Amino acid sequence: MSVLAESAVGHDELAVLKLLALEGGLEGDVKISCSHLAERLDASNQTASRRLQRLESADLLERDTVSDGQWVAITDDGEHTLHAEYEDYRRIFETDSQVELEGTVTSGMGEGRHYISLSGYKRQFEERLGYEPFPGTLNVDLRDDSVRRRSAMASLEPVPIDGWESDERTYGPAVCYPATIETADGEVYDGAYTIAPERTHHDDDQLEVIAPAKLREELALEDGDHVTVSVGDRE
Ligand SMILES: Cc1cc2nc3c(=O)[nH]c(=O)nc-3n(C[C@H](O)[C@H](O)[C@H](O)COP(=O)(O)O)c2cc1C
Ligand SMILES: Nc1ccn([C@@H]2O[C@H](COP(=O)(O)OP(=O)(O)O)[C@@H](O)[C@H]2O)c(=O)n1
Ligand SMILES: [Mg+2]
Repeated sequence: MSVLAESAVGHDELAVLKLLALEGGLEGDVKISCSHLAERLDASNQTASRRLQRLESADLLERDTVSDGQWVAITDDGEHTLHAEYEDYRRIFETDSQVELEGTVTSGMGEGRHYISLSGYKRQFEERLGYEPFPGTLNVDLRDDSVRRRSAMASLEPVPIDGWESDERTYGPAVCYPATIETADGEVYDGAYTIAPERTHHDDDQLEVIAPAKLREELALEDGDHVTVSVGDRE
């Protein structure tokens, strides 16, 4: 989501950042003058200059002032900020689309097997997903852009898995989304689900996938192999 709440940068500065990106500020240095910027913003030179300063202070922009203007370049943080806005708009306009996430297969902590096998969850998988999953979760280490894109999943319709309790302890809820896995060789597996347990030891850079079959065998996957996971309604 937006970083606006936690920095001194507001919507006015963000509008400037967007303008600079439209002028090529993501590809490298662009030369601008404050008067040109002021005109585009319909604001005074001082206002334009102040917004640039704030963007620079927040490390969203790098500047090099020369006699007839300045060279500016949007930093990685600046790009992330714009990208967060882009993801918000994606969620607004692409309500029923698929979300494509890319990453590499990785080994986890060997706990997925235990949780997937518990009867309190297994019952729900059979009822709500229509099958008993292979005991385990295939863990996918998401690329940075996919970690960000993951937030777009919020606009999709999840299959909820409820929390439950045994005599000894409580187990947390989880959400599942239908998913298709494609390998680098173009092998496709349809009928999987992503599963996001509310209580997990992983950060959101790790995506867990369940399926009736052992995906490592079905798709000949090993750690480090690239996969694309298309999340959302099946077409
Ligand atoms: C359906 C499901 C429910 C889970 N519920 C809990 C839970 O209640 N408490 C907890 O600490 N971890 C829970 N986990 C998370 C696991 O401990 C672990 O973080 C995650 O599944 C990754 O395991 P892996 O690295 O072995 O693949 C759950 C996992 C799954 C798949
Ligand atoms: N549908 C599935 C689920 C898990 N798996 C694999 O089965 C093994 C057991 O899953 P797990 O979640 O307990 O293990 P890790 O993900 O922690 O390595 C792992 O090697 C998973 O990658 C699979 O190939 N297909
Ligand atoms: Mg796992």
